[in-house]
Amino acid sequence: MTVTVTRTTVPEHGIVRYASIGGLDLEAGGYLPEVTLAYETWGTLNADASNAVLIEHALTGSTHVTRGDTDEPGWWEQLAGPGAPVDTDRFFVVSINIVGGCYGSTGPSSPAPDGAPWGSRFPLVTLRDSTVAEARLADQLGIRSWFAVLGGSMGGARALEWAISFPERVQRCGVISIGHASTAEQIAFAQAQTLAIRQDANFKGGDYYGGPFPEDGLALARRIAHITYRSAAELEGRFGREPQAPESPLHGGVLAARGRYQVESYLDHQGNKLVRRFDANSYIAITEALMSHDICRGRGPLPETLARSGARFFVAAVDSDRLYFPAQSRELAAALPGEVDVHVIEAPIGHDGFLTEIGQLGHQLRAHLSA
Ligand SMILES: CC(=O)SCCNC(=O)CCNC(=O)[C@H](O)C(C)(C)COP(=O)(O)OP(=O)(O)OC[C@H]1O[C@@H](n2cnc3c(N)ncnc32)[C@H](O)[C@@H]1OP(=O)(O)O
Ligand SMILES: N[C@@H](CCO)C(=O)O
Repeated sequence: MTVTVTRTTVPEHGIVRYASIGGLDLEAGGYLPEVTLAYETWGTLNADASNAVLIEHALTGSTHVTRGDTDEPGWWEQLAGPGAPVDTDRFFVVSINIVGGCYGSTGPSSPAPDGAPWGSRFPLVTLRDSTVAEARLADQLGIRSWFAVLGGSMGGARALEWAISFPERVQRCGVISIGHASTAEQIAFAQAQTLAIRQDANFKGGDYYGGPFPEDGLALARRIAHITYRSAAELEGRFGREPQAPESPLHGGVLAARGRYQVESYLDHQGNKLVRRFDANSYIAITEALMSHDICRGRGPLPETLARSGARFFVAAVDSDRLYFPAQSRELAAALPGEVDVHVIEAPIGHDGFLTEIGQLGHQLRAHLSA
């Protein structure tokens, strides 16, 4: 059966590459045959393959870290590029779309062996599984050991998992805006998001491809998430109690459409923006992968688990982050062997500061990569 798969949002800037890495036995017991990984590269791998840097994207990011040969800006545009802190004149930079995603790697909207989209049949893929898949791609690229693996938020969790799963393959590890495991509160916020999608009438248990898309559920999930990505102070300073003119939140009611506050309009916009670029099943798959983040699972106490890695660690946190508290980064740093500082990004924005405060982060990261 041939099915037109909708809502794959593979970037169209033309430099994404695809690698078949074979079948993947999954930690939770499932199996994915014929996994494809989408990836981008910048710079040149040197003769002894000693200059490779892996940048891992966060929850809704893609492989497109920086523009390179295209006009399309990336999500860490000022952090990676020629002369940037992750200098593509010096490093061969790689970014890989996570398994389960919708930016080119095998995910729920990809065809299963029967030709129909995986949909509800897509198995649980943990961050650890993704790391195993990425190691196979590294083998194909001829990269035995990364000079550095780094990322923020879920990207930081992926980087940390790399350093522990493959200690001999990671020389430096940048763990930004994330702790060593998803906490109860982070899992709780995540569950509210996945339920918002599952309870959309269009979700159909995950088998909605070819029919109406569960837009309302995905947009609601993004609203919940986005509140956690920003600080109370940022929302207050930006929107306060202002109405979204010409609407008035004090008119209307339960039956008549009520006007919105500016912050409501802003969250509506953020929700709708994600609906245009992300698959709902992928959102669930990746969110649940992030829930699984726990480098100690099956390995032992935190210090012993971290001691598996001989990497030099770079740990950073945004001071106003109310989702991944700086205290969780400090706990990670304190459990690492040796003296590891937590680089604090000072910004009122909240968690998203790891994407927006590139000046501070870049300055600190450049020093780490040069040492
Ligand atoms: C192909 C791809 O897209 S790849 C994936 C790209 N994305 C990623 O990698 C994920 C990481 N990036 C992000 O999460 C975000 O881009 C961030 C955090 C870096 C920045 O977030 P932004 O939404 O751009 O920032 P900000 O909070 O300032 O919001 C600005 C938007 O809110 C809108 N807005 C502001 N006030 C209001 C309001 N009162 N009512 C409605 N909309 C509003 C602005 O018009 C603007 O809209 P636009 O983004 O459509 O231009
Ligand atoms: N805004 C980011 C934050 C996730 O940590 C994203 O959408 O990926």
